[in-house]
Amino acid sequence: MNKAAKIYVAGHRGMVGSAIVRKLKQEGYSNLVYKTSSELDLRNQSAVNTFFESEKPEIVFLAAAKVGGIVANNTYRADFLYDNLLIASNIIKAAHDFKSEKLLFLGSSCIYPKLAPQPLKEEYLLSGYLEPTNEPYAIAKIAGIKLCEEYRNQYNCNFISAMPTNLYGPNDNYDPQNSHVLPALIRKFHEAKLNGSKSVTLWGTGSPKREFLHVDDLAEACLFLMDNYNDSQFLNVGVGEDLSILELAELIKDIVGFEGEIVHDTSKPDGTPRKLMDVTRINNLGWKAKISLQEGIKSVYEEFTSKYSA
Ligand SMILES: NC(=O)C1=CN([C@@H]2O[C@H](COP(=O)(O)OP(=O)(O)OC[C@H]3O[C@@H](n4cnc5c(N)ncnc54)[C@H](OP(=O)(O)O)[C@@H]3O)[C@@H](O)[C@H]2O)C=CC1
Ligand SMILES: C[C@H]1O[C@H](OP(=O)(O)OP(=O)(O)OC[C@H]2O[C@@H](n3cnc4c(=O)[nH]c(N)nc43)[C@H](O)[C@@H]2O)[C@@H](O)[C@@H](O)C1=O
Repeated sequence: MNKAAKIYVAGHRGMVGSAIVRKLKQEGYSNLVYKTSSELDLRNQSAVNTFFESEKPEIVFLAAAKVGGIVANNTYRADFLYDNLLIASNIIKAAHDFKSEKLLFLGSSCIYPKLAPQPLKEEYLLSGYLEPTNEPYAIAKIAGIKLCEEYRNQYNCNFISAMPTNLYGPNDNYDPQNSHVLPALIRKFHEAKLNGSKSVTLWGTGSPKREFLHVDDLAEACLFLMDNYNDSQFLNVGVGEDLSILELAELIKDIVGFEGEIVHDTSKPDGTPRKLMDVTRINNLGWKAKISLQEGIKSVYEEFTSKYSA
């Protein structure tokens, strides 16, 4: 990327978008444009077109989406499908119509079949049934990948896609119902410690395995791909190591310093049994995650406590 390029970060207030903005600023990019969802509703094609027509961004990071954990995905099923289809379609189409030079679309590891072999290789896309709890979101993300591929095939657009594993970091969502597991557990253990509770309840059995990538590592990967990757094949972005939800809970319990026990609420869904990313392709290109899970959780826990009010 040229340091003077006009760069649009869609979703700049979110966890991923804000990490991309931090990284761009650190690297000396200053011609950045962004809008909040109340200033520009990305589900509205004509508003998106007006924005692209006036700003003409050369580079687009597409990090806006309706996002949430397993229960949010399973509850707001229509919104996760509709909003994410429209956001991806409107921005990708406008980037073509108003001649952006390059666009990076962000999907998610939930695009893979529920029972795909592990680790998940990029070629396993569309080789089996999806996990039901997040099928609507996954279908919208698969549509985004295909839009990037087909705008490249038909119109020669330089649109690329990256599939991050489960993420965590600054500006995460700590809502007790709608968040992902890692921020949810930080909050649960912290509140249990403050309240002197005897136990913390994990959703599901604790046996599903997940991989966690710090969002600053993801932001570095996004800039790396913008600079170095121009291919229609989407790429996995992860660490290539996972742990069970119970192991994650034990780790967070230790970092927070909670001394009670962990109990299970098996009325809540487990979701996909495992979704370990095969990161061979992106590692071979020259990018690798750097932040360990232990140090990453310690730093987000510090951020969480500095802002926490009951
Ligand atoms: N979090 C995770 O674990 C993972 C995330 N991803 C992907 O990374 C991307 C970013 O996720 P993340 O940062 O966690 O999500 P966040 O919820 O933190 O941020 C999403 C952003 O999207 C914007 N947005 C949502 N709806 C609209 C809309 N209708 N119009 C305009 N803007 C909108 C919001 O803007 P505003 O704040 O202005 O309302 C918000 O800042 C998504 O594509 C997601 O699928 C992929 C894998 C894992
Ligand atoms: C990133 C990814 O995120 C979503 O998929 P997910 O990985 O299944 O999401 P999750 O982080 O919410 O849960 C992971 C595991 O953890 C268990 N779990 C225990 N206790 C809590 C708990 O307190 N909260 C939550 N949320 N989960 C808990 C939970 O039961 C599950 O077994 C997708 O819908 C989709 O959005 C997507 O792409």
